[in-house]
Amino acid sequence: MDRIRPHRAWPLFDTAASRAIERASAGHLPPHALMQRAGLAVARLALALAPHARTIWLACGPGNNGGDGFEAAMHLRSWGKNAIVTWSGDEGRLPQDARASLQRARAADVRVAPHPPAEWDLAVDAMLGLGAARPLEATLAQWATLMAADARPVLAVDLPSGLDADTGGGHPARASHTLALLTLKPGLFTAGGRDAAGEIWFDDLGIAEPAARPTAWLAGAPPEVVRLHASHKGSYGDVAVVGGAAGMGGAALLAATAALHGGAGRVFACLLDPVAAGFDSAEPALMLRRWDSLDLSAMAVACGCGGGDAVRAALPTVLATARALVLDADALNAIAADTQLESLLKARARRARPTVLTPHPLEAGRLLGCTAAEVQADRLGAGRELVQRLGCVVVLKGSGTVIAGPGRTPLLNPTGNARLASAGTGDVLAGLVASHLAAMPDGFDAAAAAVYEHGRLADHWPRRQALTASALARAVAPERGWPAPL
Ligand SMILES: NC(=O)C1=CN([C@@H]2O[C@H](COP(=O)(O)OP(=O)(O)OC[C@H]3O[C@@H](n4cnc5c(N)ncnc54)[C@H](O)[C@@H]3O)[C@@H](O)[C@H]2O)[C@@H](O)CC1
Ligand SMILES: [K+]
Repeated sequence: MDRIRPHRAWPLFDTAASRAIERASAGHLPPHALMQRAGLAVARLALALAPHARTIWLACGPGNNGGDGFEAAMHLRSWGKNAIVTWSGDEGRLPQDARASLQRARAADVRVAPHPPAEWDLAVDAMLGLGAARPLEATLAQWATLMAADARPVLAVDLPSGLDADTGGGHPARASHTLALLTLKPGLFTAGGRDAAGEIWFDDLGIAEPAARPTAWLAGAPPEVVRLHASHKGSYGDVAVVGGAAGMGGAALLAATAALHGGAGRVFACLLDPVAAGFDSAEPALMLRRWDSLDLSAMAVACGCGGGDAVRAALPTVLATARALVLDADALNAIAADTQLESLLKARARRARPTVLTPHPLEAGRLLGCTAAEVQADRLGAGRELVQRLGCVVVLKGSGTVIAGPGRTPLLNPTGNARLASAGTGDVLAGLVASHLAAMPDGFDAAAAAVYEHGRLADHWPRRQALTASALARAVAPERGWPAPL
């Protein structure tokens, strides 16, 4: 059993893949073995989480998730705990594995109580897992409400009940801990999944080599960068930030600052405000230039970043010439509204010029012609769809940022938290992606490294210190990524 922490990469399997793995694995094992292993794993984690618990309430549902609960109750009882099972199901309609577990539990003297206990030290949510098909109703909904109203820990079996395993959608029960069984599901790590699941644990039930391809990966930490002594600023590439229309110069300067701190050799801030100052006293290493005075074909360009409507005029040239490109905010909105710009964007893929889009769900919706809610309902699907339509690497921001790219299995980023929900942090990310792109040929790897680092900084941010975009931009350091080619 492993606790999932954000440094190691893990394969993620959606419902169809998880079911295929379950079928293939069960074929090689004695009957009901997987559920028995699942129940033992749940009982062990319950004991580890609440070693002094006297009463453990196990709320069991009508399918095999409930079966895991029956198995766990049997072990907890045999270890001296007051294991109280409540069950909402129909014995005649129980799947075979769960029925066998119910019979084993009864034989071990586990009784099904008519009501939840008045008090408990730990609750186990074994109501619904992969088979959740609609919002929790009636008894299950009441139990979920009771658990949520209590401050004591809730251990969800496989998934918080009601969570969509593939998308992180649905109206899930809340858990403080979730033990994923056999496979880790993508829905645990994106959209509503992270808030519903709490701390995530994983037990592979002894199936170390799953018989299916991962649907996605939970990203691991990029390697630490070792800068060669005999390197120079030319080794780390040039970044140009094009943005900062009148009144929004800060956005472009934030991106440029992040690119500089992220390790780019030289950074040019190209403000679109015609009366912008020619010098940034807070960051004198930034060079303020006009975008049309630079040779963008040798640079990684971050475009958008407070560019407002003014960015439209620059986009045809930027799209046609930038060696590598990050498109954010206003640049994405301009492309969504202009088919000619969209054609220029698609042409970049044919010329093998790395391009990374960094939309939030609303911007992604504009590009796809749908609402932000529709994007959120299937974030991995939306990421894949954008890649297919535009041929770019896509960073779909939000809880569990999706990184998708042509020919690559998508990643879900494990770092970051709601402290990043403040103005300008997206500009910092765009600049950071550009700094990685300046030194690294692969847009997908550059985006993944930058997103991981951006979130990691927020995860380690001092508690009593405000996380502002300007402080974040300066906290960036060129620690992780891939070594620059010399
Ligand atoms: N069969 C096996 O060998 C294994 C099964 N496992 C467990 O089995 C789970 C999957 O089992 P199932 O496919 O039976 O699915 P579930 O246990 O999630 O439940 C499906 C049942 O719940 C009903 N249902 C769906 N939504 C409902 C709602 N909102 N309110 C009330 N009832 C609802 C369905 O009609 C169906 O009867 C996994 O998540 C995992 O916990 C694990 O033990 C691994 C091994
Ligand atoms: K559950």
